[in-house]
Amino acid sequence: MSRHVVVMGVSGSGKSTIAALVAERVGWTFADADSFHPPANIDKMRAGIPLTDADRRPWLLALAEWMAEQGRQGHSTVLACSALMRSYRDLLSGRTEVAFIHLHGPAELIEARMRARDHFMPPSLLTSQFAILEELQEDELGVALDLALSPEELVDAAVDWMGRGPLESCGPQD
Ligand SMILES: Nc1ncnc2c1ncn2[C@@H]1O[C@H](COP(=O)(O)OP(=O)(O)OP(=O)(O)O)[C@@H](O)[C@H]1O
Ligand SMILES: O=C(O)[C@H](O)[C@@H](O)[C@H](O)[C@H](O)CO
Repeated sequence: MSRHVVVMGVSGSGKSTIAALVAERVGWTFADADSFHPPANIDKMRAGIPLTDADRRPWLLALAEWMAEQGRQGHSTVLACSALMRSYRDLLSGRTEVAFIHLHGPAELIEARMRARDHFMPPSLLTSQFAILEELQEDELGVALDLALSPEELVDAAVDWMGRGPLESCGPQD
């Protein structure tokens, strides 16, 4: 059976970095949700304008369909996607079961990392990301990890969590 993990968090929290490393470690298919945004969404963010629910909805539905389609082909996936609100996560898990790994940490550290990289997402949008962020709730399948850890430590912790409980026996596809 295929399994699906979303590495979530605000912009600059390390989703793309950690999700790609986790996917490589377990041999699952990786995607970055940024590459599913229509150009209008990217233009908006580049201009420093936060996306709205209406901007995000078709994007989230396309991501849910991508995971379901990968699953139908027998592939497990690791997706880097902000998934900031509970309602967004519910859309993502509407087609297939999804587990969430939240990269969690202070705005100051994230902002410093954002300033040090070259990316369309301006650090000025970080406040709007934190404003709508909803932590994982008790009835959601997920875990929060401290993004201050090194990438290696985060990948170890993520894979360790994935190997326990509902995602056990994660590993390369047969
Ligand atoms: N654990 C870490 N320790 C130190 N630096 C990190 C860590 N994780 C990511 N970084 C660095 O922080 C920056 C932000 O990481 P990354 O681009 O992966 O975040 P993101 O959440 O995918 O951002 P966005 O959603 O805006 O695309 C990058 O320059 C990356 O190299
Ligand atoms: O929901 C959102 O506002 C978006 O997903 C953003 O978080 C960006 O796509 C990403 O974080 C920037 O690269």
